[in-house]
Amino acid sequence: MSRLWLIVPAAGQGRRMGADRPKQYLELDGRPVLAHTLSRLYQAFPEAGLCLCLDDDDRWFDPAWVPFADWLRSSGGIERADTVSLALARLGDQAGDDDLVLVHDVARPCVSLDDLTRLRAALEQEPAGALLATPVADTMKRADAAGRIATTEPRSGLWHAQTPQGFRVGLLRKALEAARLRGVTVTDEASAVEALGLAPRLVMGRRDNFKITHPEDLALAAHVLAAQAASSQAFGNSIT
Ligand SMILES: Nc1ccn([C@@H]2O[C@H](COP(=O)(O)OP(=O)(O)OP(=O)(O)O)[C@@H](O)[C@H]2O)c(=O)n1
Ligand SMILES: C[C@](O)(CO)[C@H](O)COP(=O)(O)O
Repeated sequence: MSRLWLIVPAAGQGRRMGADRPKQYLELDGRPVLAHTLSRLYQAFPEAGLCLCLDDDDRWFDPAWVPFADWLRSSGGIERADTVSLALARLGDQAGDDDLVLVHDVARPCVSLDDLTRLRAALEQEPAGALLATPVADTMKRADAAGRIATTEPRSGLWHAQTPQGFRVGLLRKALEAARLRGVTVTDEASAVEALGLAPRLVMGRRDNFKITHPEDLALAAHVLAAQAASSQAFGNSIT
């Protein structure tokens, strides 16, 4: 039976957030963002093995925030894709080609249990992998160099890619290595797999699984967590 692995890239610097520390260590409802994200993953997949990717110079991390029994730490790379490649290398032979791996940004603490469960179920059926995503809701403009509208892009068929993004370990290794050899920087795992000519499955996710990126996103995440907790208590559903 194939095993489930979780890779959580948490080696970013949070430059767009502009805080006094990387955004994964900013406080959200009394705990760091990183602790929330790992809790959500653990609630959905307590049996999984975790590879947590941290900058070698990280001075904020506390292992008490990791609820998983089976976990290891790996280093950060220059780009996010390098970080994920280092994690796959760190897992080594423990992770077989047919094992499943979900890669989830540490900066997405609001991911719901329901989305995580549905994604894993979809992944079991999808040789090309699967990722949470939401259809684009706004009209899309392409800017020119002067900050004016160059064109309005048709939004039909456009989706926002979220995480987790899940694949068989062997496929993700092959895809990221191929991207590296081509010298292409991919901003998500699915792009690397697409470049092999495969078509990962888009799994409709909740829009509140956003990536904390800019300063105003932290307050938004706090509101989302509170609303999810209230809805969970009121309706007995599995948001948190
Ligand atoms: N070299 C990198 C770059 C990013 N990440 C992680 O990838 C996720 C998504 O990246 P992003 O939102 O861009 O985070 P930062 O790189 O921290 O932010 P910024 O780009 O604003 O500096 C985050 O969980 C981040 O910690 C990583 O592990 N290694
Ligand atoms: C992986 C990702 O979160 C999917 O939307 C996104 O591509 C990360 O992008 P960033 O450039 O690291 O912010």
